[in-house]
Amino acid sequence: MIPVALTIAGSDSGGGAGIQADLRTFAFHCVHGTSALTCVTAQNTLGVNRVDALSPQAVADQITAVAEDIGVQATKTGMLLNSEIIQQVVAQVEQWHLQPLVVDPVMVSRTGAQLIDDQAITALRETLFPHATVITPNRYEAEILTGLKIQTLDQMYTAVQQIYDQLGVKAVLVKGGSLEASLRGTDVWFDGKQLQTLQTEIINTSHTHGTGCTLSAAITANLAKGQDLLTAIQGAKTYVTQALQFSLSIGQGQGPVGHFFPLLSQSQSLL
Ligand SMILES: Nc1ncnc2c1ncn2[C@@H]1O[C@H](COP(=O)(O)OP(=O)(O)OP(=O)(O)O)[C@@H](O)[C@H]1O
Ligand SMILES: Cc1ncc(COP(=O)(O)O)c(N)n1
Repeated sequence: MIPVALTIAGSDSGGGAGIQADLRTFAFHCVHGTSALTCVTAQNTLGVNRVDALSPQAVADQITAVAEDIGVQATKTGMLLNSEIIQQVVAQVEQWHLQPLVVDPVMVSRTGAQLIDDQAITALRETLFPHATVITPNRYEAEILTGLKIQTLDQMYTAVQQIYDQLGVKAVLVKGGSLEASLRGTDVWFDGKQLQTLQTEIINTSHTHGTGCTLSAAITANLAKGQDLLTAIQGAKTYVTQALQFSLSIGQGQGPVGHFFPLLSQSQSLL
């Protein structure tokens, strides 16, 4: 039977991040992708122009529809927008035992724009994080969660341990994509026992929109297939690096990664 993964996240009209990135990533990993939409963004490679929330009940009903009929092997959350939606998501996670659960605590985009309100940040910390198998903050999100400034590898080590110690999560991956050039591609992982640096080749591109969504979706797909967490993360990092190598130069700003890179390289070589 094909594994099934669920993403609970927002829509990116530009097709680079959010639900669109998640479903493409699930498909690449031969996992059937299901979704519960939380909000619709009017967004392109230059930024987010508008956000419309779905009602919390609409989010809950989408999750119920998927869980009661199809069943889910692994779930991820992305942009949850507000505390009312988060409250419903937590209730659904509990009701349907949505485990393993990858929480990408989408708060600030890589460009530095805040994507959810302050109440929602508190709700994430206090109610959703305790259910997470792993949380995957980027540098800015780790700064919000710790109150620390993060610029160096040592500061990433401090942050990942502080998040683990203070927020009651099972495992944390702090991502380095928005650090200075020599640290892009370097993430730091802690699960209370092992502190690990996960490093891949640094890809020199400005088209990085959606890397965080893609990474957490790939981790979720690998977990849906039954991999252990660290193997799932390592495989997901390799996928993101490959997708970055074929990132798309579209729009006037930051283009998305090439989720379907084997097809891209094939079509390019046919030209
Ligand atoms: N230039 C790069 N080369 C290699 N890996 C990268 C590069 N940029 C980001 N990554 C990797 O991509 C993954 C996502 O990290 P990043 O810090 O970009 O997340 P994010 O800010 O949440 O992403 P986004 O908000 O753009 O969706 C991490 O594993 C990171 O190491
Ligand atoms: C709907 C949605 N979800 C997540 C992100 C974060 O991704 P990024 O930091 O690349 O903008 C986003 N921009 N939009």
